[in-house]
Parts: sequence; C-alpha cells; structure tokens
Amino acid sequence: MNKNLETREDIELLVNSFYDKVQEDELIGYIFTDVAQVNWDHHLPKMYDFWETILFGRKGFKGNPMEVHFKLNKVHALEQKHFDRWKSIFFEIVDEHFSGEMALLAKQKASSIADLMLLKITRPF
Ligand code: HEM
Repeated sequence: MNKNLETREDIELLVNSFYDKVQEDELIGYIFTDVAQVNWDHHLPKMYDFWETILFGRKGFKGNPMEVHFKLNKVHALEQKHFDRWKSIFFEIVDEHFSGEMALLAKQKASSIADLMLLKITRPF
C-alpha cells in the first residue's frame, strides 16, 4: 500500500517524477525540452503551486494554463495523442507513489483539466 498524497513534499515528489518521465517520453518529451525549451527551475515550483491549489485549495498558483497551452498549440499542434500520453504518464506516476482519496482526486482532476484543455484548443469558440 502506497502512502497518501497529503503534503507539499508529496506534491514535489509527484511533480518531479512526472516531469522526469515526461522529458524522456518519445511522443511528448521534445515538446517540453525542444519546442518550449522549458526552464525547469521556473516551471517545477509553479507546478507544485498549481497542484497544491487544485488538491488542497491553497492559494498560491498564479498563472493562466489555458492561455499558455493555447499559445503553445500555435507553435506546435497539441493533439489527442499528446494529451493521452500526458494522462497515462501522470496516472502511472501517481499510482507508483500514492494511494487513497487524494491520489484518486489528482487523477480525476488531471484528466478533466486535460480533456477541457484539448477541447478548448481544438474548438476555440
Ligand atoms: C500534451 C499535453 C501538454 C503539454 C505538451 C504541455 C506543455 C506545457 C508547457 C511547454 C508549458 C510551459 C512551461 C514553461 O515554459 O513555463 C506548460 C505549462 C503549464 N502546464 Fe502544461 N502541457 C500539457 C498538458 C497539461 C495539462 C493536462 C495540465 C493540467 C492538468 C497542464 C498544466 C500546466 C500548468 C498549470 C502550466 C503553467 C501555466 C502558467 O504558467 O500559467 N499541462 N505546459
């Protein structure tokens, strides 16, 4: 039985492991490393804040994820297959480290945000 997802440290572990795996992925890794040339020192803390806000309701995240991905899509088309892979890596990493209600919630939230993002990107009206 894995541990519950309950602290900032847990989120840091989740986010770090997730993006380690994302960067190595042959289908979506290059979008982060080559296309967007993500500055990880900047992006990772932002993602800790994002997930703390989503899961624990703590104020802290400032950003506009829909806008960021909308712009990214103009540089490199983001398609269903990319979001499917994003979700499957996220699910895998959550399940590798955590169990319990928060782990389930993290997967549900990730999934619904990903689906909404793809919908907005493909039908921007
Ligand atoms: C294939 C799918 C995706 C790709 C390729 C992608 C890629 C990116 C990239 C390149 C950035 C900008 C990083 C930077 O330079 O600072 C970013 C930011 C971000 N992404 Fe994604 N992303 C994807 C899906 C998602 C999903 C499903 C979520 C949420 C569940 C998400 C949440 C975020 C957030 C919160 C930010 C920060 C936004 C901000 O700065 O306001 N991404 N993403």
